[in-house]
Amino acid sequence: LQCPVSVSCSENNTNILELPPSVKLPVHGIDHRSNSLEISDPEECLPELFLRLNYSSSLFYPFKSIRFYGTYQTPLDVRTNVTFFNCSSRGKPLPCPIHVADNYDLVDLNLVSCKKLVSQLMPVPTSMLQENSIRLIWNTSFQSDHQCFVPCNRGKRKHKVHESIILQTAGAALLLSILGALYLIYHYYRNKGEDQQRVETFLKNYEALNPTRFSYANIKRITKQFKDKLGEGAHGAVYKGKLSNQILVAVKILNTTEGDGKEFINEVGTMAKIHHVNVVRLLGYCADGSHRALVYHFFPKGNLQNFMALPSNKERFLGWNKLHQIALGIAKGIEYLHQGCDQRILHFAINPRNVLLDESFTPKISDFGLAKLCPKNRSTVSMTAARGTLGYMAPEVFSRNFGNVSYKSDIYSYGMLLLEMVGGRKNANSSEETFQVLYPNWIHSLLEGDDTYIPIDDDGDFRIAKKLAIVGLWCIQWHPVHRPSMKGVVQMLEGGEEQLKVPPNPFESAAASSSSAIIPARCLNLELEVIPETD
Ligand SMILES: Nc1ncnc2c1ncn2[C@@H]1O[C@H](COP(=O)(O)OP(=O)(O)OP(=O)(O)O)[C@@H](O)[C@H]1O
Repeated sequence: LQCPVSVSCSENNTNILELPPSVKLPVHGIDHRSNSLEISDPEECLPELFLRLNYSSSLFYPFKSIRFYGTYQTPLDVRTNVTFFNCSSRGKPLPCPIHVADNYDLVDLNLVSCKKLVSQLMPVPTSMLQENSIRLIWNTSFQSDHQCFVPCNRGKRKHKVHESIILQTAGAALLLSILGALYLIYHYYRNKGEDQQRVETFLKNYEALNPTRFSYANIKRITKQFKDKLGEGAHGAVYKGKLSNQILVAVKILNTTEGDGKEFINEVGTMAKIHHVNVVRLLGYCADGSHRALVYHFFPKGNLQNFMALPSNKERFLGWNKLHQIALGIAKGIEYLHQGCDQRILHFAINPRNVLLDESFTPKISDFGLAKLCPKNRSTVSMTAARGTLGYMAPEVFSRNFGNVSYKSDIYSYGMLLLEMVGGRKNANSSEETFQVLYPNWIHSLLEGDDTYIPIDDDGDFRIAKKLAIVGLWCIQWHPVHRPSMKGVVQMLEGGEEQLKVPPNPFESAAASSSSAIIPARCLNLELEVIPETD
């Protein structure tokens, strides 16, 4: 919409009504209720301004009427002939040299010495022009266009308020967005950093969990040219070594002359899968030409065999509580091998020499050269040759006539180990061949109170010894199905001994008939049918 008039804001925050061609009049208030605004001339010479107006009917659009003296209102299209006079020639300076007069005023003596300028049809009566203040009323139909009359101060202020609100809101929004973006960036990089850290930790752990392959030159360097020999087993010598200042290792150099490397593959393949507090960790291996070696953590206390002693042996006897803890640890390690991995791991060489002890006497099952992996859903395994340690070997491993070989064969070996822990084999003066039969027999007498060989004074200690003995006897039952699982063993060891029942003595008849028999007479009968194992 084209407005010939416009209201704008001056620099000093005053509404200015601009009339064509360039008459600017200060507005003294816009009243939207009466649709009017008041104009006046700061120079107090309104007639001069009207003189400058190039008056036409559309000049005041959208104003429809004009009001003066507060009440007197006249439409703008009703025009009066107004004569303009310049009275400056009267000698003294006047605040407003332009005077107006209508036909009636022309006789006004005040105009006698004034110069007539022009006569014009004007919408504003002379009396009003002389008032210096008029109120213009705009057409109500123009309501929708009254943006032409946005009050300056309020408008501007409102505008300014709006603007400042918008600016503030925009600023706040911008600030928030920046902060949000910074937060997101920070989070992104932090998460990325954490992810990176996680990945690195994982890789580190993964590397640590997986055995490292060493060259033979490295093995020589680690063991300082095989300087410190820890001992010698059936498959090779073990040397002490150092991976770093913190990590001491035991390096087992396997005899390369024997076997086809199966034990090596077996041990590395099995150990790489195993991570349990009661099983030794394989840190690395060496397969360099014909050289084969296995690298383990070094355990300063050596193996459990060193501590198989009677309570009277103050130097080596560990105390019943510790022995109980060791027995429980070994049981948990075997339970893990039997149940904790994707495949069942049967050790087949559980004996005190294959249980190493760390500085706090935590037992670690070692030596997996004879171990066998088998699917969990298969309860028995095929075995072409007897494997294990004499004295700890289950009867079915020795001869299939006693049943099928299964994880229960490890239970048997563990049972023998428990009985040995109770009695201290070395002190029982029995040879490897006889102790398998004599020991359980002797333990039975001990439990029945017929034997005073082991001096156990303390009631609590006796209870532990009795518990270990009863659990051991259950584990060495002839019939594999009568032996408990390792889970059952752990439960028995953790429970009270009063609930434990002493099992029948499997060697009773054998021990009575021959003190030097390795296998009880009834078991020597090769005609015995194979006992299929069910659990
Ligand atoms: N990680 C180890 N830390 C400390 N000593 C160890 C470690 N591994 C083995 N030994 C010691 O080295 C010696 C030889 O151990 P190795 O396992 O080769 O043979 P063994 O178990 O005694 O006999 P076998 O090979 O017939 O089972 C043992 O005295 C054993 O205690």
